[in-house]
Amino acid sequence: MEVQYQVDGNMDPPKSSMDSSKFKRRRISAVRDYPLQFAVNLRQVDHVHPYARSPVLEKYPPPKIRKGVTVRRDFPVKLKFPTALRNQISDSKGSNSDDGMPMEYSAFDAANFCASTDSKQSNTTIAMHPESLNATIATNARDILACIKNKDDDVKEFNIHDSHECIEPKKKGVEESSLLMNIEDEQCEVDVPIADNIYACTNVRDSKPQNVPNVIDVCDIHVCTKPKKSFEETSLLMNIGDEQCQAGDYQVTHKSQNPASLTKGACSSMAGDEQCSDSMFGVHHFKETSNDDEECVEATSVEVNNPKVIFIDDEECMESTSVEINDPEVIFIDDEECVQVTSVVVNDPKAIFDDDVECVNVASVEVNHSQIGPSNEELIINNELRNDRDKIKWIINIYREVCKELERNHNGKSKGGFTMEAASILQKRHKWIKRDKLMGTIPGIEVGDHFDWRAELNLVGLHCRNIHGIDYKMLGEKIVAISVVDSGRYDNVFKSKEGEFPDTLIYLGEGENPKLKGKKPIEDQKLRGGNLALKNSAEVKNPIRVIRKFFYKYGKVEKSRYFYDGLYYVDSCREEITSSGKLVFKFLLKKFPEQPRLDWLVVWKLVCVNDIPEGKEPPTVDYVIDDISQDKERIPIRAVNDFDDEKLPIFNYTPNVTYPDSYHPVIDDGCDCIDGCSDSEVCPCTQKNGGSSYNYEERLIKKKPFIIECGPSCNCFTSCLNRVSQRGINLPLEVFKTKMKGWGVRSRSFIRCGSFICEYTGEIILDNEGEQRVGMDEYLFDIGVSDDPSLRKANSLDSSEGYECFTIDAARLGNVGRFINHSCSPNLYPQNVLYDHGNKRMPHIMFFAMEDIPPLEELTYDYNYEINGVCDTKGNIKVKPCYCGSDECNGRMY
Ligand SMILES: C[S@@+](CC[C@H](N)C(=O)[O-])C[C@H]1O[C@@H](n2cnc3c(N)ncnc32)[C@H](O)[C@@H]1O
Repeated sequence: MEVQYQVDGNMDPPKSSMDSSKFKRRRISAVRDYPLQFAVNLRQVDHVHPYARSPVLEKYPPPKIRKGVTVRRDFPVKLKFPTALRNQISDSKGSNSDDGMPMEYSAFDAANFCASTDSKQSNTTIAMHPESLNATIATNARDILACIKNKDDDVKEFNIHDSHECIEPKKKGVEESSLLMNIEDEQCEVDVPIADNIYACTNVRDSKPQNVPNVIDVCDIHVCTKPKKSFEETSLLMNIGDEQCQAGDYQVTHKSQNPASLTKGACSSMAGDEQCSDSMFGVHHFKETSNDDEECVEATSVEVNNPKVIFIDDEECMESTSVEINDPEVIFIDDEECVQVTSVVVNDPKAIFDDDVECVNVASVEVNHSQIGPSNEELIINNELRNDRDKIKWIINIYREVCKELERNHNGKSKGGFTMEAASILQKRHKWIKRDKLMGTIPGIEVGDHFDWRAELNLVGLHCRNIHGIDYKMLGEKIVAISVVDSGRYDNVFKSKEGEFPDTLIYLGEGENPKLKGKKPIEDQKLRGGNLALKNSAEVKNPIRVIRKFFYKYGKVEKSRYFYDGLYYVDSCREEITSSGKLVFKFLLKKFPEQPRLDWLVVWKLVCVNDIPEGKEPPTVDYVIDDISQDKERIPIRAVNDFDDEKLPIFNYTPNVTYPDSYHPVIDDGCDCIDGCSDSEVCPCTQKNGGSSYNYEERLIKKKPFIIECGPSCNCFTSCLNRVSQRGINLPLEVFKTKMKGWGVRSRSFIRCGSFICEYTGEIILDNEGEQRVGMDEYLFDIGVSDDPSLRKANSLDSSEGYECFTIDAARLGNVGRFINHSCSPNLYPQNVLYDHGNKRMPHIMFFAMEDIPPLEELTYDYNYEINGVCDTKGNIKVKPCYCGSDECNGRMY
C-alpha cells in the first residue's frame, strides 16, 4: 500500500530545515518563545503502506497507517526509503546507499526531503519509539502510530489523524510511557493544527495499562510546551488539565469535546494543572470552569463567559495578568500562597469567594454589577483576610452553591446525593478551611450554629469524619476524642441536669449498634478507634465538640439539621451488657459549665414547624409565651402560634391534680431504701410493681394497669428510680397552634420510647359532675376506668364514693397535658400511677412515649371514644370529625 502526500497548501514549509521563523502556526498564539526548528505539514492524498524496518522497530508491530509529520527537532532517524528515493537522499547528502536496509538520516533532512520530493514515491515511515530518543520518523505519514510501552514491553498502538511535531525530548529512559503526540509527555512537544479524532492512551506505573486507548474528540488546536516533570502516571493525549504539564494555547468550544474531561478524576473543563500551566486560553459557555494550578499558572489572559462555577485558585502562584469573567454564579478567587493576577474583572457575579490564607496580590479587582452585598464586595475589594466567622459562612455558602449547581447539572437526580460530590470538589479546590484537626472551639463557630449536611461539619472542621460519630486525634502518645456527632442512629441520651435543657449526654460507643437489627449478628463493641479515644478522654478531660442532629418534617418531607451544642468532657465511661448479651460502651459526657446552652427557640425555628405547606419557608414565630406554667414546672413550657392570630385560652396552670374537698387520701406504708429503689427484692414499692418499672434511663419498661411509685411515707431519696413520673416534666414541651385541631403539644427535643412526658392534671371530680359541665366537656379525662378486672373490683369496693367513677376536668385548672390532642395512631399512652395515695379509682394519669418521637412531632394519645357512643343531653348521637390525619383514622373522633 502506498501513501501519497503533498505539501499542505495552508502551510509554508520552510526552505531551510532550521528556519523556524518562517513557520506560521495557525490559530495559535505563542505563549512562550521556544526554538522551532522547522515545520512541514503534509496532507495525505492517498494511502500506501510500507513501514520502515529498523532493528529497534522490528521488536514492535509496525503501524498500519501513516500520515504526515512535522519535525521540529533534528535527530537521527532510521528510515527505509524505496531504493530510488534513498538514492536521491544519499545523493543529495552524499551518503552511501544500503540496499533495502533502514538508513540513519537526519530527521530534518528526511522530512524536508520528503516534503520537497515527489511524495508519490515516498513511503517513509514514522515511529516515535518508546525507548528511543532517536525517534524514527515518517515524514510523509499522515496517520501516525503512536505507541505506549509499559514495563513489560507491551506496546500499544494508536492512530492519530493529523500532523504532529515532537520536539525537545527531555529525558532518556526514565519515561515509562512514550506516546507520540502526547502533550502530557515530558518528552515531546506536540502541535496538532487540525485534530479531529485523536486516540489517546494512558499509561500506568504498573504493568497493567488502564483505559487504553481512550478515544477523544478534540476540535481545535493544541500546543504543549515546557514540560516540567519527568514522570507521569497518567499520560493522556490532549489532556489540557494535567498533573505534569499543561502548556497549551487552546480554545474549546464544546464541553463534550474538551479533552480534559478524560483526565483521570478531573472534572470536565478543568484547565487546572497541579504543576504548570502556561496557557493562554479562552473558554466559552462552560458549566464549570476551573483554572486552578498548584504551582504556577502563567496564563496571560483568561476570559470565561457564562460559567456557573469558576475556580481561580492557586496554591502557589498565579501570574495571570488579567482575568475576565462574565456572568458567573460562583467564583473562587482563592489562593493559598500567592495570586499575582494584576487585574480581575468579574461581571455580574452572584457570589464571589475570595479566600486567601496567605496572600492575594491582586492589584485590582473590579466587580461589575455585583449582586452581592456591599460587605462582601468590600471584603474582596479591600483584599483583606476575612474573620473566621465570615470564612465559615462563605465556605458554607459556596458549598451549598456547588451542591445546587451539581443538582442543576444532573437535573436534580443523583444516586448518592450531591453533598459528598460537592464536598470533594471543594476539597480538590482546597476549600476545606480547616485542614488540621483542632481540639476545642473552632474559630468562627458558635454554639447553636447549624449545618444542613454532614459534609459541612467536615468542611468547617467541626467533625472531620463523614460516617463515624467519634473523631479523634493524637494527644501526646494517646488518641483522644475531639468531637462526637449524635446522629440519632445510636441510642444516645441527652439529659437535663437542673431541670433545664439537656447538658449531659450518654453517648454509646461506636461499632456494633444494638439499635440496628441487621442480618449480621451483633458483636461486642471493641475498645479501639473512637471508643478508645473517648475512654482516654475520660482521663484527660479534654474538650469535645458535640454536634446534634435534629429531625423534623418540612411539609411531608423528613429533614434534619446538625446543631453545634458546644464543648463537653467525658465524665466517665462504663461497659454495659445489652439485652442481647453484647458489650457496649457508654460514655457520660457533660457540658463545660461556662459553655452556652443551645437556644431552643432558635433551634425550634430552624428545625421548622408542622403543617407548613410544601415549598414554603418556615414562618417566623409571632406569638410566644416563654413559660405558660409561670415557673410551676421544672422546665419552662413555651407556647407559640405561628399559624394565626389566636392567643392561648386563659386557664389556671397547675402542675398537680386537685382532689375533691371530701377526699382524704390514705397513705400506704413506704420503703426505707437507700440504693435507689431499683431492686424488687429490697424495695417493697418496687416489689408491688413486680420489679422495677423504669430502666436506668428512667424510661418506662412496659405499660401496666398501675404503677406504684414511692410516696410521701417512703424514706428513699426523691431521686430514686421509682419516682420518675412524680418528678414532673423534664422535656422542652411546647404548646403550639395546629391547623385543624386548635392547640397541640410537641417537644423541641428528641423523645425516646418510654420517656415520661407529663401528667394530665386538673380537678378530679365525680363523673356525673363532669357531665353537668355542658359545653365544657372538651377537657374531661375519665379516670379509674379500665379493662383490668382488678381495677373494676377496686372501684366497686371503695365504699365512700359508692360506685361512681371520677374524671379529671382540665378546663379551668390544668397543665400542658390539657392541650394534647387525639390521634388514631398515637405516640403517647396514659399510664395509671399511684404514689401519694392508694386509691385506684383516682390514679394519676401520666403520659409516656410509645415510641421514639422526633423533635417537633405532635404528641398525641388515643382519646378512646366509641364511635356513636357519645350523646348530647337529649340522647342524640354526637359526631365529631377527627383531623389526626393518620392512615388508621376513619375521620371521626366519635
Ligand atoms: C383536650 S382538648 C385538646 C386541646 C385542644 N386542641 C385545644 O386547643 O385546647 C380536646 C379537643 O381538641 C380537639 N381535638 C383534639 N384532637 C383532635 C382531633 N384529632 N381532631 C379534631 N379535633 C381534635 C377537639 O376539639 C377536642 O375536643
